[in-house]
Amino acid sequence: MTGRTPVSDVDPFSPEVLADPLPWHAWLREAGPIVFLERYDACALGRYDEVRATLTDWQRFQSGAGVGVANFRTEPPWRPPSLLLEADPPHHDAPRAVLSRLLGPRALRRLRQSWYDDAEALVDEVVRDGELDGVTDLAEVFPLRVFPDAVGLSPHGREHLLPYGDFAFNAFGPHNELVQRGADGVAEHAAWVGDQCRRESLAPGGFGAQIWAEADRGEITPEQAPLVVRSLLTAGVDTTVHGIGAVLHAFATHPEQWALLRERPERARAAFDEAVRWESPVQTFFRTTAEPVELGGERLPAGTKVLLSLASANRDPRRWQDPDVFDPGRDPSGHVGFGMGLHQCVGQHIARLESEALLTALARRVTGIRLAGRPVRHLNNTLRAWSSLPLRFTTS
Ligand code: HEM
Ligand SMILES: C=Cc1ccc(C(=O)O)cc1
Repeated sequence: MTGRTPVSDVDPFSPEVLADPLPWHAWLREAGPIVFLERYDACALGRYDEVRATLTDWQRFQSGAGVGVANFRTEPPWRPPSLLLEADPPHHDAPRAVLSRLLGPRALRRLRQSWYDDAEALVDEVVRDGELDGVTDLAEVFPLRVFPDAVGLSPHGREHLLPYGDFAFNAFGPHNELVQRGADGVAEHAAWVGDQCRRESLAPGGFGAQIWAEADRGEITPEQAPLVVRSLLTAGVDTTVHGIGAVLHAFATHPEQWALLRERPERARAAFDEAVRWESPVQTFFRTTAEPVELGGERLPAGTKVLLSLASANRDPRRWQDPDVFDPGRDPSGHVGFGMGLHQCVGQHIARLESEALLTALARRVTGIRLAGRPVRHLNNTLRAWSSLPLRFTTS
């Protein structure tokens, strides 16, 4: 590092910063385009332009060395690397093409009505005048009711999905207390997830069986098929649970916005994206420089780990007007809550459909939504999440 680059001894994965990352993000954006994190021998980017430029430059900022703190070139990953998230072209290409096809518009048309019906049924079950917990009664319930069925998973053992994903997202961070605490149970969760990725475990017609059919057609190899299924199970549950938690918390703290949504329920989709920008359920990912790179006036040697704060970029006043305001009326396009570029979230439309179905069902019945108590954070090295969201609903 030259003398110019600010150095920070902050630990972005400390309980204090994970509980309230906003001051760290504000400091990071103001400190400069790039900051050296001495604790992790890594650089950190907090401004929108630099984060977006790095996300869209997969050649010089690679994913194949892992997208967490750990460098897979020097230390073994906790599980075989993802064929999408932790891969670069050309290896990334075929698995990505398969999921892009399977999770695309045709799947959404097939799933839409049944997910809308399931959302209506869940809201009928749980929504009364009075209080409920937005996390345990809604955000955790709906995705776990619709997504495992869409993948074709066994009805038994689905309780392994959330803790497996929680560990996977913790494992992108340092080997801290969050990882150590999860390490005891992960073998059992991983065993169930691994078993569910086998062809024989997957119900006909689901995303999992469709992935295996792509292998039968030679689009990917039979060895790759279970890992592509594993990507869905790792990325497709905790993210949407906390994305829905984020949008429910956003509306509960902005009751006037709920009234506007009820007037125009077609705005549910944009409101979800605004909540993903505002909260960034996935806060950070890393890249590794593939060659010496100039960034923010700094010359980074090959093999440098670069932390991209998606959450900080999503609230950068250089890019967003009133970034700290939750405004479902704004145009949130361009936010990096789903990433950007080659690795941009391949399941984002599935997530949007889950949230849109639930919000539309709620908007039909719930005239008012407010906090009914103090929400409780669920700490994770990568995810921004609630473990409890006490809500008070009034119904029509
Ligand atoms: C609110 C919900 C979600 C959020 C915030 C989210 C966020 C992200 C982000 C930030 C990335 C980029 C990672 C990178 O650049 O290194 C990503 C990639 C990915 N997401 Fe999502 N995601 C969500 C839901 C889903 C769902 C529902 C699925 C599956 C159905 C999914 C599957 C994936 C996969 C497989 C990748 C890797 C894509 C690639 O590397 O080419 N995600 N997601
Ligand atoms: C956005 C997170 C994410 C986590 C895991 C995977 C994967 O296992 O492929 C993909 C995306």
